[in-house]
Amino acid sequence: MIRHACLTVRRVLSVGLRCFSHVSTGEIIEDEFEWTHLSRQASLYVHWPYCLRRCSYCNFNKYISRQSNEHIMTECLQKETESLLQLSQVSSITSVFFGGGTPSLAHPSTIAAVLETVSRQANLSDQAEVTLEVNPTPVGMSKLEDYCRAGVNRFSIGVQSLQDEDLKILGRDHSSHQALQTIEEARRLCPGRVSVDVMFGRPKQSVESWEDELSELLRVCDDHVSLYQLTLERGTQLFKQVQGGQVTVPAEDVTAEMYQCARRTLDQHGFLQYEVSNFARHNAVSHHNMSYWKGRQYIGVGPGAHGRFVPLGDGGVTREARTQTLEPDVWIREVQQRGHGTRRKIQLSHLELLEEVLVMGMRMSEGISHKHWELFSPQLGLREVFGTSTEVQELLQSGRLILDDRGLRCSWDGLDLLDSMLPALLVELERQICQQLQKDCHVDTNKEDLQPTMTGMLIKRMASEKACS
Ligand SMILES: C[S@@+](CC[C@H](N)C(=O)[O-])C[C@H]1O[C@@H](n2cnc3c(N)ncnc32)[C@H](O)[C@@H]1O
Ligand SMILES: C[S@@+](CC[C@H](N)C(=O)[O-])C[C@H]1O[C@@H](n2cnc3c(N)ncnc32)[C@H](O)[C@@H]1O
Ligand code: SF4
Repeated sequence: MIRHACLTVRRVLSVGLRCFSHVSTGEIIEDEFEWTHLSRQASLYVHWPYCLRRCSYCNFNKYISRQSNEHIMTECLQKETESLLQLSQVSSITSVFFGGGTPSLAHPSTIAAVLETVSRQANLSDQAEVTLEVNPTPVGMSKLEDYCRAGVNRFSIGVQSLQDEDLKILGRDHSSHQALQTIEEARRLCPGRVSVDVMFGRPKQSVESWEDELSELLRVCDDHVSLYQLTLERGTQLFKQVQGGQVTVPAEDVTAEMYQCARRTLDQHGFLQYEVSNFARHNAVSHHNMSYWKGRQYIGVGPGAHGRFVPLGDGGVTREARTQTLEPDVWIREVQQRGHGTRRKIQLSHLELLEEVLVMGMRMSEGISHKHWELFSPQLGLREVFGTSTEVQELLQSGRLILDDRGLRCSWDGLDLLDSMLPALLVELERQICQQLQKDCHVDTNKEDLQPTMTGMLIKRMASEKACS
């Protein structure tokens, strides 16, 4: 059985670049390439690292705080936002996403303070999407209205399951009833802009119970659904329980069936699958996440946040992959001392950038258009890169992959198998780029010397960063 695409969904991360325009209606359109103007735009991710407790399956960057340090956290988030905005060449922020951890533990005034800082430093349109992730607890729900007053206009609610027994096994801090109430309240406040996260492949789950649960969710949810296959993350309690035989999770062919069943059900309810894990109706796609998948620039603020942007001072051309310090207390000290807590920055080579554009772009149902690819690779078009490889030809003939006048994308069946197709695509990309490099430099290097050592590096880098998808 080929590995399910959803498995890597959360592992494979985002790019960010300068090649699109954002119109004031909030609609994002691919526009004529206007390098200078577009390099001045980015989305902003803000990480709130604290949770009330540890869910049994989660290995995101989160900490259980014993005492409140919200005042200092707020100051540092503001400071780092200011520093990174200054360092980037960005004058316009097109979307903001407060993720975590549990950002709904933050006081609404903290959210307001960060948004005010953004507005002071850059243009943040009233129409820009501002999302906050919410754990559906009574406390979280009671603050929704104040979050809206602070500037939030989209909620992403971590429902995970509608089965109380399963919520207990997962270690969640809410009941299914509380989740339903939170969805209702969020929809009242932000109609059409509420998303729910739900996980499948959970312990003891069957395809039938998953079908019923999803149908129940679809009766109450708004216009956006994110479906994540539960990943057993090393080091988590659930991982140990499964290893020890105390808990069993559905086999891979069962989770593959759950995914297909969910895709069909969502389709019947008018939801368009626009990405491996994401479904929207009435065009309620997540603009923030789209900016990751489209390879636009983004700035990451807060412990463990990552970003992709071109910093000032290196000639203004090379995009960096940046990761902030993970541990909140250390991050706070660094921000206090030098204005930001960037722990790691790597300049992305042209090949690395294209690899990210490929891996992220293929996650979207629309795939990568010729025009989109050309923005990043003006010299080598999609057909030139992928049109001649035998392996890629086989994927095209199998009907899982499509390369036509629109561009390169997965078919309906192929999207489920994206993980298994990516290695062939990456190898071909690397081969073609290396050949191009040889031609450009007139270097008579043995082709074998240039074989794909990069794929391993890309997978390593991306696996160390996790974002939604
Ligand atoms: C990191 S959480 C942060 C938001 C919030 N604290 C919550 O739990 O809803 C974001 C999403 O990641 C997904 N997630 C976390 N751990 C996962 C895992 N091991 N497998 C699949 N999805 C996971 C969950 O669906 C969750 O809604
Ligand atoms: C798993 S996704 C779920 C998003 C939700 N489905 C939606 O569309 O609104 C969100 C999580 O990914 C992680 N994430 C997203 N962007 C990130 C970034 N730039 N840096 C670090 N973590 C990020 C955070 O843990 C965040 O809680
Ligand atoms: S899933 Fe969400 S609430 Fe649970 S530990 Fe992870 S970040 Fe915290």
